[in-house]
Amino acid sequence: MSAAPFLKASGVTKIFQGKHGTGVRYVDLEIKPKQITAIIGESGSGKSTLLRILYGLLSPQEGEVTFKGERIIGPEEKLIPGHDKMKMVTQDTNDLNPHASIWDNIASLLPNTDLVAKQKLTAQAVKQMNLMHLSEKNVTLLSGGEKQRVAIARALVKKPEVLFLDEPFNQVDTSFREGLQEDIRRVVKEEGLTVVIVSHDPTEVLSMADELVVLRNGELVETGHPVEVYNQPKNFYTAGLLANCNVVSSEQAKLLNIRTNYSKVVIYPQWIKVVNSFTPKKWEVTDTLFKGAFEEVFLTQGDVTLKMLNFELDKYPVGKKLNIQLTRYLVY
Ligand SMILES: Nc1ncnc2c1ncn2[C@@H]1O[C@H](COP(=O)(O)OP(=O)(O)OP(=O)(O)O)[C@@H](O)[C@H]1O
Repeated sequence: MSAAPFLKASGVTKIFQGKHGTGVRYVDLEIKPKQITAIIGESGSGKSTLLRILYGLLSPQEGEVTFKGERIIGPEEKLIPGHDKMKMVTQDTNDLNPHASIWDNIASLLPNTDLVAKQKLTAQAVKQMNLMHLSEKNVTLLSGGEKQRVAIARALVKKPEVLFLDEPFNQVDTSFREGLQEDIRRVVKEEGLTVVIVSHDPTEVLSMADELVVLRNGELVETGHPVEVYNQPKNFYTAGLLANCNVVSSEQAKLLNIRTNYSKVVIYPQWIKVVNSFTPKKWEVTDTLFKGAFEEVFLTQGDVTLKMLNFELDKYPVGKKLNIQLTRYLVY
């Protein structure tokens, strides 16, 4: 007999009363163990609602969530909501004790029945979140990013099987984000932890996640490995979410020698290449935006403007005329 799925949502529906009947609708989803699943979608698409249902903080009106074959019990049936083998960390770090050190903030979650184990587990969580040099510091002296690390260490010290992260990087400076993402990935690898993360910025989880789950208006629209979902999104919505893409109509696409019966053509900026050819140069550089390592070059022909990436800065000044070729495009 095959083992029960690790964490599974079947037909999960939770509609909040309101003008638009928002929430999540008929979500079928299997979270695979020992990897990172990222739930993405535009604001209000139901990401946090789905996360709260998976954890047992909210009960679905229809459908159910099972963890290793057992139904997750909602807040109506459980005194302390949330599954015992799971932990959730949000961007809110207010539950840290401002009068205690980092070490004590983490250790205080463990019982005093086995002090040796308490010491060992606390040291491990401190190390996992790279807080060794700060462990005696008072929490009030920490930056937003460091507080977030403490919040995650407090979850890890209880050795959960699943860690839910709701927008964990919101308070974290961009420069610290990558370090924190790397540390979370390392814990997943070393400990076999399962992480489900919600992010409003899909580009931030592209490198971190093993699986993407895309929500739109409370419905699951697609799932898959980030590389696959990014390169071949099934939906126009997903393409817009993941890539800062160019969208042209099928009529406008004729300027690019594309003939299609689909209504929209999507072109990622990196799929546009400048070519040397003897045909008249029809695309004019109308703007450039400096982005550090590269620039965005805006090319215009008639009523169509396309954004292209350029890594050789200043090569294409405003007013220059070019010929371009597409390496790929998508149609919807
Ligand atoms: N407790 C609630 N009562 C009423 N409506 C709610 C409640 N919680 C969420 N909603 C509504 O359900 C929809 C989905 O909310 P949710 O917070 O899950 O979206 P989200 O994708 O996480 O959004 P964001 O990225 O902005 O946090 C929203 O329209 C929200 O206003």
